[in-house]
Amino acid sequence: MNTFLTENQKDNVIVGSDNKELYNRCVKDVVMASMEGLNGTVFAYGQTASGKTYSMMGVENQPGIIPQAVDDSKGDREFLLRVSYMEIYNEQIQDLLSPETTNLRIFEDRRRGIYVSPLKEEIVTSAKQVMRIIQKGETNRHISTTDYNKHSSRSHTIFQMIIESKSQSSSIRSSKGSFYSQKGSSDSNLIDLSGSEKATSDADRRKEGAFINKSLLTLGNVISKLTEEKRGHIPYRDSKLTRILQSSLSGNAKISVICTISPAGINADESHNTLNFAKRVKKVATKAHTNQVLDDKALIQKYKKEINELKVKLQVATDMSNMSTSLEDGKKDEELMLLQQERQKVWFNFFLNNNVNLNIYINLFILIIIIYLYIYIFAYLFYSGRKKCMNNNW
Ligand SMILES: Nc1ncnc2c1ncn2[C@@H]1O[C@H](COP(=O)(O)OP(=O)(O)OP(=O)(O)O)[C@@H](O)[C@H]1O
Repeated sequence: MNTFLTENQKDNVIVGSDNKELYNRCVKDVVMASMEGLNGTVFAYGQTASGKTYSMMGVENQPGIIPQAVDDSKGDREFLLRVSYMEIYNEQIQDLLSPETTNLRIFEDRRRGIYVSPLKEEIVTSAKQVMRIIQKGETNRHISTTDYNKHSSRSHTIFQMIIESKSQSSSIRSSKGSFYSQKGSSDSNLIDLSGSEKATSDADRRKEGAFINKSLLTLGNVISKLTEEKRGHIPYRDSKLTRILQSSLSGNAKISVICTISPAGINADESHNTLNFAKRVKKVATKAHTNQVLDDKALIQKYKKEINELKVKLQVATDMSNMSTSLEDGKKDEELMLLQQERQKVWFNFFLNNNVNLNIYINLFILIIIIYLYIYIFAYLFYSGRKKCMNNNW
């Protein structure tokens, strides 16, 4: 049984639902928004054997949400659809399309947001192709027989669709006036959560159950915190599931939660818990915003325009600097002349104004000449006297 909880609770409860109706009433809007560049997340929550996998995957005559979502990727836009398929088993992420890949980790950056890497992505063009990919992935999935379900999913699976779309008629005017063709890029997460049974007879299943409970408990805590008026710390990092869903849960996505319950009386407690979860989840408000990117041609145009603008700016800056250099050169010549004049003035003033110093120099000069004359006279007298003596002896 699928329980839909959107605006009108009465309208959204369907017993023994057919998947077409489920898709149209709860998921189509999210998928359509993804085509316009909004992120979308759809997850199925509920106890084991209540129909989560049935709702997400479907069966041959009742295709589930995933094949219908891929099939619905039509409209007045061109699309490039890439898909990946992973599971979180015992808090380990595994690539269902490439089981040999190990050490998958969660990364976060400004451009891509939160993402798992290395993760194989396949480009798809049709729902049939997607189904083949999913079937391939399913063979690698952790499924076991439990007390409640012969084919119980023991892991959370995340089917990711990265949709890059281009409006065929698009050409929008940018804020600066030029025209760019517009491209939307969005991530859609279609999640089949594993159910959690309270008791099971098998030890391995109990261990899995503990991990499943932990991540579902964290999901519940995160959702509770998100509904609180004063949001404190939100424990997204307490489980791989909530970490991967962080950007969706924190607001940037359209979310649809499908709660599945069993009609059996013995499951009344679990059904009650699931309905409580649905009630809480309904209070979470999200504000998805369009992720717009410009296509390659538009980007090249944009960069060319920016380069031209920069060239003009550079030219203007160079001209300005040349002008100021020539101005500075003229100024420098002028300053040099003034400096030289100033120096001349200084020397002139030195001789004119420092009279005391000039007198000293003149006196010193006269003194040197007098000394020189004395020496000359003394030498003359000395030699002439000596000559006379020699003549007398002779
Ligand atoms: N709406 C439905 N109509 C017909 N059959 C259904 C419906 N929902 C579930 N089933 C059947 O019930 C069984 C259990 O469903 P399913 O495997 O989808 O449960 P689940 O919630 O994914 O369980 P788990 O958490 O253990 O994986 C399946 O055989 C499925 O075909």
